[in-house]
Amino acid sequence: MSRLSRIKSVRAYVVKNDGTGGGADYHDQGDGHWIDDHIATPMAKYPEYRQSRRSFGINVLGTLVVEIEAENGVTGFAVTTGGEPAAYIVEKHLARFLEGRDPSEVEKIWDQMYFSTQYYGRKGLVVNAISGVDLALWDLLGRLRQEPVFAMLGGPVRDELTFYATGARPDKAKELGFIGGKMPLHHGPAEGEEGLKKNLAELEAMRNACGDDFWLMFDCWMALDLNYATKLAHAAHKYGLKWIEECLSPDDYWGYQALKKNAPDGMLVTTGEHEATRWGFRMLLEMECCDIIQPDVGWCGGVTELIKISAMADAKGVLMIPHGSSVYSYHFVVTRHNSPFAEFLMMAPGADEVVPMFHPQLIGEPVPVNGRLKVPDTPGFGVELNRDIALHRPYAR
Ligand SMILES: C[C@H](O)[C@H](O)[C@@H](O)[C@@H](O)C(=O)O
Ligand SMILES: [Mg+2]
Repeated sequence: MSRLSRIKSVRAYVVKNDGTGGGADYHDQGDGHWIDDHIATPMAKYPEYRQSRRSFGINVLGTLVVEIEAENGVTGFAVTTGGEPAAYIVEKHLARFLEGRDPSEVEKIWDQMYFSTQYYGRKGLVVNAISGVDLALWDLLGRLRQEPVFAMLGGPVRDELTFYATGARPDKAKELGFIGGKMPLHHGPAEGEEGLKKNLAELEAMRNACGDDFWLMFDCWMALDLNYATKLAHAAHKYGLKWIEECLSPDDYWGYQALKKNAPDGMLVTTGEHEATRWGFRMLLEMECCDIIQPDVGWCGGVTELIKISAMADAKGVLMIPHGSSVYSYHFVVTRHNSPFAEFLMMAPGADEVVPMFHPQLIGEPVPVNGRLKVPDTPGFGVELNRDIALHRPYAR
């Protein structure tokens, strides 16, 4: 039993939707933002939901803020996607496995959070809530031990992180020093050959703008079927597409297994941001669904689960490049050999300048400069919660 101060209380907040948008539910943006401009999705087969992902509710959950206070007053926190329903799960169900406990018992606490909610959880919202609690717990541990999270994960294996950028302007990403640009796919199968030609025209234009060596990728956000994805991959090959991401439904392991076989030699197939736990990623790995897994540490189960997921991938020689999740992934990536680069999500409306990903929620959130970042050596995840934002605790106990 460690000598650390015990956990006194767990609190779950949401950020009142004051129109500023953004934060951990980063799809919650205003009109005119690239991230909500006619991006292909599984809902795009319905014309009324094709222009805006907000129209079908991509931002319906909002941000979840979890705070964990120790008896000595030291408080850790984290943000993720989950909003009020996740806050309910944290306060009404998960908190009982932390309050009064030793904060160093991350394994036992995770096990109890997961198996006590397995009958209604396992993936999605519930594992987002578990992830938020786990991240806040690792932040608290770092503050109590006065260590950055990366030091508790085995220490850095490289001096700095290098990033590719996700956004509608890979040409700007190249100017800003990133190693590559991941473009949102704008047209799905419902837009037929016309849409496919538009997708390829966008890729050709960016290849011409970025030159031959800059990484270009398509992010397909679960929007395609196997046939369309195969056609797109082969047609995009002549423009040097480095990887094709999340083409199919996260549950279609069989489709991904086929796509990885169908894809042209030299093109990578990636997925995983909407997958959860070691069991979900074991399926992706053992069925050989992809070349890179992309768990989101705020959605897959947190740091405690990502340790297991990453080790499985490492053993199979598969890269683990987390879905963009700011400091929560940076502290992990810097410690893993099979995570040689990281994702940075361009949250400026025009995808043309570097702004903090979870702005305005985190104070001190570091951003890449010239596509690189040295992870700050400060306790926990090294950021503070911006208490000027409109926080609300809907299920206060
Ligand atoms: C750009 C994509 O449509 C998503 O918005 C993005 O968040 C995610 O898929 C990513 O890989 O960053
Ligand atoms: Mg993606």
